[in-house]
Amino acid sequence: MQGGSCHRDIITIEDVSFSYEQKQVISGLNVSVKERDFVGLIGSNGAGKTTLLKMIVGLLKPDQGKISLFGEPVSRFKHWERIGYVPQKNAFNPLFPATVREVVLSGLYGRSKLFSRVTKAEASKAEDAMLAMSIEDLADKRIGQLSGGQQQRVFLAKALINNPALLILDEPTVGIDAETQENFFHMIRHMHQRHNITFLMVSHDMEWVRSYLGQEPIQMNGKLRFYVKHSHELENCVENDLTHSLKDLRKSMDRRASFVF
Ligand SMILES: Nc1ncnc2c1ncn2[C@@H]1O[C@H](COP(=O)(O)OP(=O)(O)OP(=O)(O)O)[C@@H](O)[C@H]1O
Repeated sequence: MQGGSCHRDIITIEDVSFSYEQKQVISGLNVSVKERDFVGLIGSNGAGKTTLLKMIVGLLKPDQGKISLFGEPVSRFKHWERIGYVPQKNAFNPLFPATVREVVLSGLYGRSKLFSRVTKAEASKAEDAMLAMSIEDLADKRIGQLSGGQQQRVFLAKALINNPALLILDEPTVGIDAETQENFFHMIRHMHQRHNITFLMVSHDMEWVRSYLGQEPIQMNGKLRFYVKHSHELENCVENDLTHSLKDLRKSMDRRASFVF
């Protein structure tokens, strides 16, 4: 959403409209998200936030207009491993049979492909992602038996397993207690500033959005409001000390977040 020639377009939304049957939800939306932006998407219930995210990740098709990811139209985009998507929280049946490790591993594969055998390299990626989210001790637990905050970290680990360049989060802190929320926000702020990740996050937490992304939205469309922060000065295109590896995420976070979270 900001200028600067060295910052690639990560998401480009051009004149996009969407309706469910007769009901128009999004109309004539134009937004661009640049590399290393943190975009907070705010809007009242039913404003179309989830609908927009679903169009961005190719689960819904706009009636009109065009959405591109990394410069490629969504319909032709193939590098889904570059995108981590955490959908709105679902209540888990406590009897759901998958373990934490299996849920995290499923982030390695496309939308439909199921895995049968896990290679060493894949297992090691899952371990790194679980370590990064401090859930390695939960690896063999059933996902349905975890608390809401723990489940949320599992879904983040799943979204992070491919070391994505873009993380899309749909109300990630709903149903999580205040302390866990605070630690979660601390962690994603760290990831934004140190790990070269672009964020698009739907949130109802106005206080956090305003404190990190600024008081005023950079763009509005209908009931949707976009708050944006870039992680560094636009003219400073090269930062050599960014941590890129998932393995380093937990190490590089300060003590507060790694121990309380
Ligand atoms: N599958 C569907 N069929 C028909 N209408 C739908 C469908 N999904 C969503 N809607 C409607 O479209 C509108 C936008 O829904 P959406 O879920 O995108 O809103 P939202 O901004 O994410 O809301 P919330 O904050 O409640 O999650 C709502 O009025 C919703 O009822």
